[in-house]
Amino acid sequence: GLGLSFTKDENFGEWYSEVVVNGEMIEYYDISGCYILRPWAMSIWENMQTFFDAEIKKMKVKNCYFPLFVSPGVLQKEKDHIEGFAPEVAWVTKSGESDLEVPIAIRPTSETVMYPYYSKWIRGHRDLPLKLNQWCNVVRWEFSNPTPFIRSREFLWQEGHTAFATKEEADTEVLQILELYRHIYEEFLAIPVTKGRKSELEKFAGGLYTTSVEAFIPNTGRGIQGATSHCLGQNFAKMFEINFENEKGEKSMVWQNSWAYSTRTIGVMVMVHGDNKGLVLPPKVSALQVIVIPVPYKDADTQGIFDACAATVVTLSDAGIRAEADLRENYSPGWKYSNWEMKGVPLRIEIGPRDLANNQVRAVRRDNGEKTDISRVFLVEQVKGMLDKIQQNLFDVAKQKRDACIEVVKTWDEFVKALGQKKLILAPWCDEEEVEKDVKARTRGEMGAAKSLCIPFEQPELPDAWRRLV
Ligand SMILES: O=C1CCCN[C@@H]1CCCn1cnc2cc(F)c(F)cc2c1=O
Ligand SMILES: [Mg+2]
Repeated sequence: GLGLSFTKDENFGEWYSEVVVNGEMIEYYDISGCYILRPWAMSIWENMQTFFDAEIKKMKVKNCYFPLFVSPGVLQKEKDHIEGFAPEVAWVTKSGESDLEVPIAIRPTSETVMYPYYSKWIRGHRDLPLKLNQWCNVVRWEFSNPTPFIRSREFLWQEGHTAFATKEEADTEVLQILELYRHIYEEFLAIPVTKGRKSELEKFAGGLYTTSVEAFIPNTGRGIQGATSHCLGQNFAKMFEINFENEKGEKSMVWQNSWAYSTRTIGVMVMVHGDNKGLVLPPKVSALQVIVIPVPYKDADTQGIFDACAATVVTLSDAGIRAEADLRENYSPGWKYSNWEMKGVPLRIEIGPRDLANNQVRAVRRDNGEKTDISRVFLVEQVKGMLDKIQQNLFDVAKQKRDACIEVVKTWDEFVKALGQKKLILAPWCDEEEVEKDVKARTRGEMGAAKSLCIPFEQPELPDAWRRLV
């Protein structure tokens, strides 16, 4: 039948796989770790892209496109940057029947593809700042359990790569981009995130420091990295000799950033908002915000009802609301309700004989099931109001759930206990790599070792006692 065979709280993994397929976002593919993104998912990616692309263009970032293929010499330019990742790199070794002289790598990220050309293009300070971005796919041949959107061997992302004359400019941009990632998660996907700096162990090894927005999946009790914005310092400038002559004619290396978010955003949104009836889409990103469904009754003016549905779609669409009517004759209203609930359409509008007679429509919210009769006279403003309330409610519920899972701890015993309770832990932190490795080792268990997410920029007040201690 139409319903899901797994519930979110009892079989989260199976529920997730089923809901992305039944919601028509994903089709499984015959190569493990690869998935088909159907229009219902692609439209969400495009809605976010439209916002983000416009915002980076305001920051004078230009889009470009570099090749998918990386020559081996360049990819392995810097041992410590690549060694940990080597097993994930996919290689082309043949064309047709014949072996390639030299195997060619498929980009897992584009630093080594782009930076030799940054070195060539950047000569004087007038060539700075150089700010390029590309919307593309990347391939990482991961082996841990593949999950649609969250961990796939190929995914879509944007990767920004910028170069500045001064560290101050780079530091400023890192945080401007991080704010855009917060905006994507909190204002579009209705998901609360924490901005912070990655620990020395978790940061991008090739960089100077990494900032990130961290989300939380209540069902697994685990945090998840939402997006990253790195300051690379001058590390890659040194590696790839990206220098410029400053005003005084001195040769100096550029300061660089790189930043990305990916289709993982869609998976996080499904995991946080979905329920046992299927997807629940935030109105800001959903391809369809309102579905209008006729509820004919015997011979009571069926044509009038269909016409009212079509007219409702026109009125809403003219007001910029993404609305459609499901006028299919071979499906019952009940079947349609379940179908569009599975796809997570935020608002359903039903029009039956009574509604027609009273010049009203019945609106039903997908997030909390609330039903409201709306006079057609106030249709647009009432529907807009309901969509805004749905957007806000999705965020508020997700934030309340996440905050309920945050535990502030002061001792190791409290830490271990909270970990066992699948909590998001806020603890004092020394940020020494050895300590982090030790915490990982001591918490390795069936729950999976503790992993540091970030050092939040917003810190709670330290009690006076600690201040003295510190
Ligand atoms: O995270 C970003 C933002 C966009 C540009 N790249 C940075 C760092 C990516 C870190 N990273 C992440 N994963 C990788 C996987 C690989 F197979 C590989 F060869 C290299 C990498 C790798 O460098
Ligand atoms: Mg990885």
